[in-house]
Amino acid sequence: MTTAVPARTSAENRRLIASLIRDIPDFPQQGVGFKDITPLLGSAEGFRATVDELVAAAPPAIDVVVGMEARGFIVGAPVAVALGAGFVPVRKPGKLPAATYEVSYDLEYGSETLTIHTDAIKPGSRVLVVDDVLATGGTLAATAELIRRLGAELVHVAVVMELAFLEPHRRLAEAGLGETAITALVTVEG
Ligand SMILES: O=P(O)(O)OC[C@H]1O[C@H](OP(=O)(O)OP(=O)(O)O)[C@H](O)[C@@H]1O
Ligand SMILES: Nc1ncnc2[nH]cnc12
Repeated sequence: MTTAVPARTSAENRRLIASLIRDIPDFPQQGVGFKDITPLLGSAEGFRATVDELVAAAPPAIDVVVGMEARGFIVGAPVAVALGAGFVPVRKPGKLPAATYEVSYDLEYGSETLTIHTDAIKPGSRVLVVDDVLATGGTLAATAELIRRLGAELVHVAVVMELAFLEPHRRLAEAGLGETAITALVTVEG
């Protein structure tokens, strides 16, 4: 006989998720408190809860999930499958084989360039962006610019963890993304 395991509530899922993300001081450089999601990914229950909560955050009729290299691939791809949407990778330079658009930006520990195939998303498509961490907002702002260049519509952003003390919303507002709907499963205030 199998015993039914009661489903966790969303609040319980989010507490589980928060408990499985660890803080690594001074990585990758002095002064940065790195939020390591590998224990979360390594937990069957935790990873399941993460995907369930990100999927629940999505508005209806998403055509495409965009995930940013590399951790955005891990959390974005299963969300795309669950939503019945396609998955489009935003990659670091020199990785995508066909014609690309590129945007450069600064992040908490350095600067980076992101690229997308120029034909990756049909104009007018409804896009959900999924990533693990929203920190300064630089990666998200660059990704939003790439989606805009393709003529697609960024309808929602879902991240596992927001580092509110880095004030990503201020940077996103400066980038014209103040009205963009964002769900963070876990928010770190300080
Ligand atoms: O809001 P921001 O300040 O831009 O930072 C958030 C980004 O930083 C991390 O990616 P990273 O560039 O370190 O790449 P990785 O996923 O390959 O580790 C993280 O996965 C986010 O994409
Ligand atoms: N503190 C941090 N931890 C994990 N990923 C990050 N991306 C940018 N800042 C980060």
